[in-house]
Amino acid sequence: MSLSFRGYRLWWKKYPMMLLSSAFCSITTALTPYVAIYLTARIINEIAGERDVATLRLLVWLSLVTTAVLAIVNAGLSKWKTYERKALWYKRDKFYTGKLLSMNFKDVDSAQTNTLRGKIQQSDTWPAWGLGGLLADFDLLVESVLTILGAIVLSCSIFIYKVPESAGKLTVLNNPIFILVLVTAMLAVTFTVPMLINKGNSYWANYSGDITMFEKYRIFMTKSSPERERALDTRIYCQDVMGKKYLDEAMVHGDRATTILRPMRFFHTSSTAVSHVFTLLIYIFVCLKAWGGAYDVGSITQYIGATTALSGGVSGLLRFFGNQQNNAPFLMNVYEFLDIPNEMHLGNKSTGKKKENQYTIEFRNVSFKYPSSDKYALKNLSLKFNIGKRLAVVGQNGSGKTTFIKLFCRLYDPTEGAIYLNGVDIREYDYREYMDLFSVVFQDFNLLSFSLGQNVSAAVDYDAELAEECLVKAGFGERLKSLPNEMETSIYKDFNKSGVDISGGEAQKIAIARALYKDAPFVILDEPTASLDPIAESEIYEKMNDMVGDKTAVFISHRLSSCRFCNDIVVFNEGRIIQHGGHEKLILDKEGKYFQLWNAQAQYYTT
Ligand SMILES: Nc1ncnc2c1ncn2[C@@H]1O[C@H](COP(=O)(O)OP(=O)(O)OP(=O)(O)O)[C@@H](O)[C@H]1O
Repeated sequence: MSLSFRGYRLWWKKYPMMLLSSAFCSITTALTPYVAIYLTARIINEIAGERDVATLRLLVWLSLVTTAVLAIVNAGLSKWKTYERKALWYKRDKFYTGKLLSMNFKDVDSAQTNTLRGKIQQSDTWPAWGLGGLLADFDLLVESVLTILGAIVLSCSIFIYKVPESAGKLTVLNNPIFILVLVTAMLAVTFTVPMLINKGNSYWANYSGDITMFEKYRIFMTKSSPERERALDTRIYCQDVMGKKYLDEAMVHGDRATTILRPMRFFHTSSTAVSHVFTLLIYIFVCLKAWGGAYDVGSITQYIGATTALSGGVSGLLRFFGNQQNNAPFLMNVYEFLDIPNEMHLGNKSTGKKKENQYTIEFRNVSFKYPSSDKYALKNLSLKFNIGKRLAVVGQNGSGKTTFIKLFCRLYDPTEGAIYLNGVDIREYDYREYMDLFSVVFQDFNLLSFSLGQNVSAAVDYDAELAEECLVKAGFGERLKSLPNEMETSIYKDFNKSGVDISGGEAQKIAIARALYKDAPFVILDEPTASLDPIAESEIYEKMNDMVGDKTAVFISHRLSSCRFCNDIVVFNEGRIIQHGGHEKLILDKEGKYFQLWNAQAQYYTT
């Protein structure tokens, strides 16, 4: 229950109107039948008794008007509830996306977080457990409690009114044993049905920790296959066959579920039969008491209606508690995810000097292991450089170049050692402000299916002149002129028929323009020209000084020729810096890694 309360508090904090509208709607849904039951009983009593026309007319009008008003109010409230619950999946996902965006990058990147997200997604999309499941249960709770209260008010007098002595043998109905039998029968029926339903549902709860069955199917069939960039791979390598394998696996689980639930269904059906027998007993008891003269004939409707509703209400309440029990493992997954700490956001110092552009960066004995790995990706790294420099980072695959950038941008914190900005450990700076110092083009950058201008500025409203200037600098000027709506042209066609498809190299130029538009003091380009043709590449490098201006630029590149314009080159090998200096100096060391890398490329260009 405490897990559920926490979930309700989350919903309440973010969407209070959603719970309020649900509560009001459930109140009218639960109480409306009782108004009809009560007034119908009064009308029948009047017909069977005094038959006063004025009273009858009043009762009939009252019945019609209250029923109509309640129906209209209920319709209005349920419309409100529907409105508040619109795009529910999106509202629910905001709990997760909000957390993901504020989380330390290392946790976003970790396998454990990914597994948790998979589990949450599976429970959310399929049997509607987790946070989403709480909402349906909320309706059940309010309706059940009110149904029980209403039923108690309308039915308690059934045992109070006694059959008069004049009724002869029927006075036996006054014996408390009848009360006992009826209450026992009612409790038996009331408990059996929800118990069986909960038992059936608990089958699914066993799978709260298992993401493998539907999740794999989902990844292949629903997540990957609609993505355009994967469509080619899917076709050429027939990846849908792999997806089908997991679908079949999921179906086997589905069949198992059906088999296991079969006996449950038998019990469900049996319990329905039992509950009908119980209703029959109530009918006999209530009618006989009325026949004996304990109350008027109209009260039969009232008692029967109320006791049947009471049973339904108690059963609903028990189902609610059972659901909370079954939902607990799913909610635990959700909270484990939401409770991942954000310790990267603890610093509060201002980076301050952005306008003055005065920065010195120093890596002091930095070592780093990825959380999921025992191996050092970087080992005892020391490096110092000032603003305005051009630093090239080279090395073989897996030597730690990208990791170095990730630490520099504080996507990860060092395992040992520290990084200093102007002599202050970067962990002491306000995280957001520190991030503002960087423009990065990663190898796996992403563009969005929005307008070109919005992509360059990463904003809805943008400075078109500046965006154009950056695109021209990044070598996209000619292509820009050929676009139907220039800066307003949509990239890709997802949202716009007149959108344009762009090549990998063009996308890379837009990504470089985006980095320039941000106007951050550090520009970091990880393989910035990997997709560019040789002419575009050489143009970019020729213009590099002009493009970067007085900013600090860090380039990671496997094309060693591109490093020549950098004042500083560091050579990485197995997580360490093994050489450091200018091109002219490094190339002289014939035994060095730099010479080896340079020659490996240069040999094919020389005769
Ligand atoms: N998220 C991660 N989790 C665990 N290990 C990782 C992760 N990312 C990289 N590594 C490991 O860290 C080491 C350095 O990787 P890194 O990506 O920094 O190399 P790189 O020099 O940029 O390589 P490339 O030239 O191929 O881009 C490699 O051994 C790699 O397997």
